[in-house]
Amino acid sequence: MSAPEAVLGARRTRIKICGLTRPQDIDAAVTAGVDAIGLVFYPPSRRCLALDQAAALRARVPAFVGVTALFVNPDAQLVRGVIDTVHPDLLQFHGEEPPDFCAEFGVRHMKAFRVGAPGLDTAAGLARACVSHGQAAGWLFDSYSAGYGGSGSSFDTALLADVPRGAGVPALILSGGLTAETVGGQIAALKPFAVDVSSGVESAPGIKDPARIRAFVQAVRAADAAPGGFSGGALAG
Ligand SMILES: O=C(O)c1ccccc1N[C@@H]1O[C@H](COP(=O)(O)O)[C@@H](O)[C@H]1O
Repeated sequence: MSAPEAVLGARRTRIKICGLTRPQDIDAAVTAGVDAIGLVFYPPSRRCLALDQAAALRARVPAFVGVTALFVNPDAQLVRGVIDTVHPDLLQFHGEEPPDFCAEFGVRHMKAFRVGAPGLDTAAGLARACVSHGQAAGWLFDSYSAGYGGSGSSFDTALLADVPRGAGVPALILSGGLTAETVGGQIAALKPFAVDVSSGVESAPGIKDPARIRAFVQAVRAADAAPGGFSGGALAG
């Protein structure tokens, strides 16, 4: 246990639920105790929102729960429109966006890497890509899938072996096919700072299931409470 954890007793993997499209799903996620919710602005996704729809969902999110806006290779105009209308706390870039693009909006961001994509299919290649996105607040790892993400498929986490970890380094956020059944084992093995899930808490794309959300949050908390649980540190993991 690191010094801040010893003092604060911090053993808490952060949780983001992504791809919400309905007010009742926001309420279910907030009630279950998630740290952040994600809104999708990628038109091919069945979870994609119009700006007015997203603004209404955002207004339902209370203080101290973060709102992330997800993009895939967007044009700058879309990002600015979302920032002005929805006021996200964090941007999530899930495509091949270059570092300078991600950093140009004056809103903190996390960079997603699709593990297994060309250039991201070795531990060294993945680590290099991460380091090139050193301005990010977090590095999110997802599986390589045809539709860019939200596919419910997992990846070989051994490829994360060379990703830098520690204080002052962007937080490690694990995603890709997580479920209430699998997340505990992944937390025990990798000790990510946060986990992100979409498909694993749904009954259909964009339709969240409150019971699955609760089960997911409970599984994360159980993993945190287990011996050798959370050790991602207060800020970085
Ligand atoms: O959710 C989507 O529709 C989506 C579309 C395009 C890129 C990413 C998307 N979601 C992100 O994908 C990962 C993994 O999701 P899953 O749990 O495997 O379904 C997650 O980080 C979502 O934020």
